[in-house]
This record gives sequence, structure tokens and C-alpha cells, in this order.
Amino acid sequence: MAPHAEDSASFANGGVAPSPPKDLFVVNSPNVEYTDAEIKSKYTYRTTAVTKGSDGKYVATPKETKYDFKVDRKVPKVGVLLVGLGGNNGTTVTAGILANRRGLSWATRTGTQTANYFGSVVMGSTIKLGTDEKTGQEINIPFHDLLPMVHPNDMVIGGWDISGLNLAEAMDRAAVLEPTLKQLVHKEMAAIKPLPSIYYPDFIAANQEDRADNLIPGSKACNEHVEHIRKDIRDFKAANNLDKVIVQWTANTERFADLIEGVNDTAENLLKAIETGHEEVSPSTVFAVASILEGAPFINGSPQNTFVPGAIALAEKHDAYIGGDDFKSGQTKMKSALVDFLISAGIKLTSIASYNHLGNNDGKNLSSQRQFRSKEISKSNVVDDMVAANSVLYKEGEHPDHTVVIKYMPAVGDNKRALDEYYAEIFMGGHQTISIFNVCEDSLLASPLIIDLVIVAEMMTRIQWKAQGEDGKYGNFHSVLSILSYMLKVSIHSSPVPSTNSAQAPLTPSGTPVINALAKQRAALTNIFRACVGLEPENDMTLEHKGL
Ligand SMILES: NC(=O)c1ccc[n+]([C@@H]2O[C@H](COP(=O)([O-])OP(=O)(O)OC[C@H]3O[C@@H](n4cnc5c(N)ncnc54)[C@H](O)[C@@H]3O)[C@@H](O)[C@H]2O)c1
Ligand SMILES: O=P([O-])([O-])O[C@@H]1[C@@H](O)[C@H](O)[C@@H](O)[C@H](O)[C@@H]1O
Repeated sequence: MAPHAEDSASFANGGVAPSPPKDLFVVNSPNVEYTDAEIKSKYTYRTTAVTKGSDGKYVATPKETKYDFKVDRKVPKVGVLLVGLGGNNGTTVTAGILANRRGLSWATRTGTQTANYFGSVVMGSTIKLGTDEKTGQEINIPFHDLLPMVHPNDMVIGGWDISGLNLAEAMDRAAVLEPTLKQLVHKEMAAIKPLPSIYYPDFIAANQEDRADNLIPGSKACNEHVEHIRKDIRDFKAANNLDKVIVQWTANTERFADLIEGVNDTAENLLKAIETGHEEVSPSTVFAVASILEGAPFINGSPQNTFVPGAIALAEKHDAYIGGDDFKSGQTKMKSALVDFLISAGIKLTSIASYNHLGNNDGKNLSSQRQFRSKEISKSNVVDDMVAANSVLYKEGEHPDHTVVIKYMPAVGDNKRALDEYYAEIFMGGHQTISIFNVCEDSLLASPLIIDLVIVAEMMTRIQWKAQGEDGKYGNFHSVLSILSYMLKVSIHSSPVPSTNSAQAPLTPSGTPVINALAKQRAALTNIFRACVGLEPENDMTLEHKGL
């Protein structure tokens, strides 16, 4: 075993090969072809092109673009490497997968609880396949059955942490899960020790220093850290006989990195900056670069600008997948749904006050102003596109007041209290005030998102497309996986550190529009996957029930 592989933080699933998926449905269409290895579909993408005439009138022209999609049906054996494995999210998601894999049940104060994947859009929600031809009733199927996706029970989990506690000790430190459940997974969790990681103190709060006892030797310079992390990824893949590895950052929120020309503005400059040990390259960017160079999709679950322009360029150069930023777990997820509802109902939202306090280590790290700033910006986003799309309610540049407050209150632990007030103008000078008190068990809300991000990112590595009718070979989607936006708050900030009111949004290829409305994000995810099996986008016109 490679020197540090024995403390590799993997836990195999008993080496059992992933169970082959049984198909819940088959598409009966001349545009869809099934082979043992692939699903091929011919898809017509219908949009509306709008131009403005000289008279100022819009001209809307229906447009059709034809694509060929190809899906690799073989569900690979997938490993997940979490940066921050020993944290609240890392220990909770690991224990949760263990408990589900073993079908565990445990005693709680209110009775017996059985393992589940609630809160995962892939494992816990359904999509409309169509309507029963005889009864006209909707037929809904589990989201996970739409395409041949990885099952979380089959995932092999590993990762790094600057804290050397094994996962049983770290799970106790996190204080998220019931003691009765912790007892049932204690043995497996104790056998997992996070791989040593890199620690550049200036990027996270000083109050994190006492955890940093599990560090990779050497320095960023001469690519020592990048090469060490790349070897960790290779060793983990080989030791667990994996087909693929997905890397995800669920470590602490870092301060923003300054965007410096000649340092992190291009792929070449970023690689040079790392080689020379430039202090402005963050640990998360080092992990992203290592993952990109190893061809492992990298997802950033925190709000910092991990993907500086040079990192995005490097991903594009290597045709590697990246996604970010910042899991969208509780308060912001609610906000992106509520704001969408209010504004699309023609109600003029004029102010949002978002306060929360929490007592976990994430909150402790965020009690430091520079780390809070990263989070404040990511949480101050999500309304921009919905406001900008409604010129009836809002004049150019007008938007609701929006403030975000986060306080660290150790007593409440992981059970974050989110208090929101939405204030809006309604008919004839009236006002509506919506006040929400939302107790989010933060890690229990974020852990299913970690699973969804892995499943969707991995699925995207098995979907390719080409323009219909052209001989060219199939290719990947753009490196920036904006399809992940349903699970994420904001984008990789490839512009200078933005003001709190500037628009950011889940990562999108440069120059593409930003969508924060939660329903639109879910529709994009669902409809892209539907297109891969030749199905039209979900629409709720139900003309068949309207006399047509
Ligand atoms: N609901 C949620 O929990 C939620 C929602 C959105 C975003 N997030 C983000 O997810 C991240 C993790 O949240 P958490 O509650 O698990 O926090 P946590 O503090 O419990 O866990 C973070 C872990 O990262 C480790 N760490 C820090 N720097 C590291 C490095 N360079 N390499 C490896 N490990 C490192 C820490 O030792 C710690 O164990 C935070 O950035 C948080 O802002 C969490
Ligand atoms: O996703 P969400 O619930 O809006 O936002 C959460 C914040 O409210 C919380 O303060 C922070 O610690 C979490 O990391 C997360 O970002």
C-alpha cells in the first residue's frame, strides 16, 4: 500500500460491484435507440428567438435546434473524496450512507427511526413521466430512475481533513446524529481516518487553528501539495478499484482570494503561481487544480471564490467538470422559492431581512469577518434574476433591500435558527409582511445535497451530445456544470470581489444568463435528463383535460 494509503479514508462497500439498474420504463419512439451499452436519442430543442424591430416591437420566432444525445448506461463504481471529511457535513453524510446501505433502524425518543435519503432531490423526489393513456392520470416515477444513475449506497467515501480525529470521534464532535445511530455505525466510522490535508492559516478563521493537527508536509511551492493530492486521488481510486472519483469541498469557508493579473487570471499563470508558492492561492483552489489535473469532477460546497478565472480556464482546457458554489440547504433554498412565488405573483417584494444563528464549527469559522463576508455575499444573491425579469414591478436597477446576518451561538449547535422577514407592496398601497422562523438542522439538510451533487455530476460524465446530422464526434457539456445550480447558492466569483448587491449565481459558463429561481433550476435539471431519453420537457398544460 502506498505510504499514506493505509490511513486512506476510504471505506469500501464490501467490494460489491454496483447492482445493475433495472429499467423502470422504456421510451417508445423512433428517436430513441437502446443498446446494452448506450441510450441514444434524437432531440429537438425548441426555443423562441426574440428580436426588436425598428418600431420597438418584439418579434418572437419559434426556433428548433436538433441534437443527438448519448448516455453511457454502465453505472460505474464511484468514489467520493470529501475535503473536510471530519466536519459536521462530512461525518453526517458518511454515517448516513452507511446507515442506508445497512438498512439500519434505531431507537429515538419518539420511536424507531429507519435510514432514508429525505432531502435528496434525486433519491427523495419524483418526476412526471407522462399520463396514463387510459385514465389520464399522471404517472410519476422516482427521479433516480430517470437515467441510470449511481446509487448512494454504492458510493465509496474518503477524504481529507486538517483534523486527525477518526470519523467516530469527529461524529461525536459534530453532535448531529442520535447516540443510538452513532453506536450502530461506530465501528465503521472509527475505521476511517481522514487523509492529511493542506492548511494555509490565512484563508480560514484563526479559531480553526487548534484543529489543524493532520497536515501534509511540505508546501504549495514546487507543486508539492498539488502532486500529493493528485497521488491521494489516484491511490484512493486504485485501492478501492474505482471507475471514477468525484471530489467535493465541504471544508471550512475561506476568505475570498484576491484576483491578481499574472497570478490567477489564466490557467498558465495559476499553475505558475502554485509552483512558486504564491500566498494568494487558497487550499480550495489547490484541491480544485489537483482534481482537474486528475480528471476528477470538483464541486465547491462553500461560498469562497475557489474557481478563480485561471481555475475555470484550466477546467475548460482539460475538459474537466467543475461546479459551485455553496450548498443551498435551508434559509436560501426557502428564499429562492418564496421570492420566485411573490414576484411571479406580481407582488412587489421590497425588503428581505435574513438573520440566522448557529452553534456548529461552521458558525464558529463564520464568526470571523473575512469568512462571513464570503457567506454574506453568497446568501445575498438568489433574488437578482427574478427581480431583473420583472420590469413591471421594478425599474432598471431597482431591487429589494436585502440584509444577511449570521451569529455564532454555541448553545444551539447544528440546529441553525433562521429568522426571515419578507416585506412587500400589494394592491392599492397595502403591504404584506411574511415572517418565518425556520429551525434547520444544517448538516442533515446539507448531507443529501452532497449526495445529489455527486450523483448528478457523475451522471453528466456519462452524457455526451453532438449537433444532429453532423459527423462530428460526441462531446461533453461545458466544463462549468450549471445543471448543479438547484443544489448550490452562488457562482464561482470570476470577477473581482463583488459588492453584496452585485449579481452572482450558481456557476454558469461565462456570458450565460444566471437563474436562481428554484423551480426553474429544478426544471432545467429534470428536462435535460428527460431530453437524454428523448422525452419532451415537462409541461403542465394538460390540454387533454381542457376539452382538447
Ligand atoms: N447546511 C450546511 O451545513 C451548509 C450549507 C451551505 C454551505 N455549507 C458549507 O459547508 C462547509 C462545511 O460545513 P460543516 O458544517 O461541515 O463545517 P465544519 O466546520 O463542521 O466542517 C469543516 C471541516 O473542514 C475541515 N477543514 C478546514 N480546512 C480544511 C482543509 N484545508 N483541508 C481539509 N479539511 C479542512 C475542518 O477541520 C472541519 O472538519 C462550510 O464551508 C459551510 O459554510 C454548509
Ligand atoms: O443554505 P442556507 O441555509 O441559506 O445558509 C446556511 C447559513 O444560513 C448558515 O449560516 C451557514 O453556516 C451555512 O453554511 C449555510 O450557508
